[in-house]
Amino acid sequence: MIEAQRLTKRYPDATAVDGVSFTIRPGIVTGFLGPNGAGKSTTMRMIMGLDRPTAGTVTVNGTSYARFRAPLGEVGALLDAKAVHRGRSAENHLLSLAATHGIARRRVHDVIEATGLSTVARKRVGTFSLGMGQRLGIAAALLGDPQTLILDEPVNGLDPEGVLWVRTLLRGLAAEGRTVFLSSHLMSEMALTADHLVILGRGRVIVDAPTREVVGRAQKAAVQVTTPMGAELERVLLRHPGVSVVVIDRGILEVTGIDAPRIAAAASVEGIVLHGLAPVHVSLEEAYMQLTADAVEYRSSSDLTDRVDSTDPARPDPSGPVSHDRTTGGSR
Ligand SMILES: Nc1ncnc2c1ncn2[C@@H]1O[C@H](COP(=O)(O)OP(=O)(O)OP(=O)(O)O)[C@@H](O)[C@H]1O
Repeated sequence: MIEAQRLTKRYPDATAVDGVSFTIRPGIVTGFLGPNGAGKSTTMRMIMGLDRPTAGTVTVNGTSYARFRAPLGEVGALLDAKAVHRGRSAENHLLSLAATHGIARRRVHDVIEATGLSTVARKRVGTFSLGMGQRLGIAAALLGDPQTLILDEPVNGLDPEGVLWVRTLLRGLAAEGRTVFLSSHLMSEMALTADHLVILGRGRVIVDAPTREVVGRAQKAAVQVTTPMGAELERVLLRHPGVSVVVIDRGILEVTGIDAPRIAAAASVEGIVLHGLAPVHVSLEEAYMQLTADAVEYRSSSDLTDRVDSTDPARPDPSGPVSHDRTTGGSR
């Protein structure tokens, strides 16, 4: 269990973490999200005793990290996979870490095998790809068989097989009752890996909730309809008050303000053929974008262009020739 209480880190020209409180529970995977600069790495560094809080406290299983006599056996961390002596072999790196804690050679070889590094264990770390470096960082985190794991972007640089491996590994560690806390900017992966999410924005907690709930709150209650008679169906549906129709593509409509059975009934009365009716699911990425819209500090220039251009009366319809949005009853 990791507990932060009013945790704060101020730098002379920035408050990186601003009164953050949370409890990261054992037995589940907790994802740590937030835009660039939100304060995730600083929080993780404070958990690991690498940064001193300006105010507040953070403990792992009730103890601050600095007080652990054998920290590798308490908390395994991957904070910066590049922070390894590049001239050493992976095996020697792990053996030297193990020696500081009296960890047996056997365990070093077990984690090398478990992380898929057996064939490169004797190679210099300096020759490692990004993905191999990540695997070595994960091997080091697992070395002391800790109850708590803290991983900053563990899938960064991994190929799809590696990403799946990390997901399976972390879910397995949580299922054993361990506390697993990880950050990532890969929303699709986070949606598959994390049971619970803590989302930071400008140094503050903006969401602390189960992943399912975070996505559920953002659901649109829309229905996607596939039909070869899109124009006819649109005309029929728009007769119902409060209905809005967005043409996503030729033959695909996104409809709000009326449920699937009523859409099917209306279509049947008019002899309109339907090929599909399905609820529209919001992805974690869409939910995250909505939740953090006000907390993004660094926005790409294409976003800026979009915002500037949308005020330009000469700008063509951004929905293009196919996609358009129609509403009845003034509900939007
Ligand atoms: N040593 C430092 N000195 C001054 N400011 C710092 C320092 N470390 C971090 N900051 C600032 O604190 C804020 C939070 O940074 P942090 O790296 O924790 O964010 P993050 O959420 O991990 O971002 P990213 O997703 O980009 O890794 C940023 O504004 C950053 O510039």
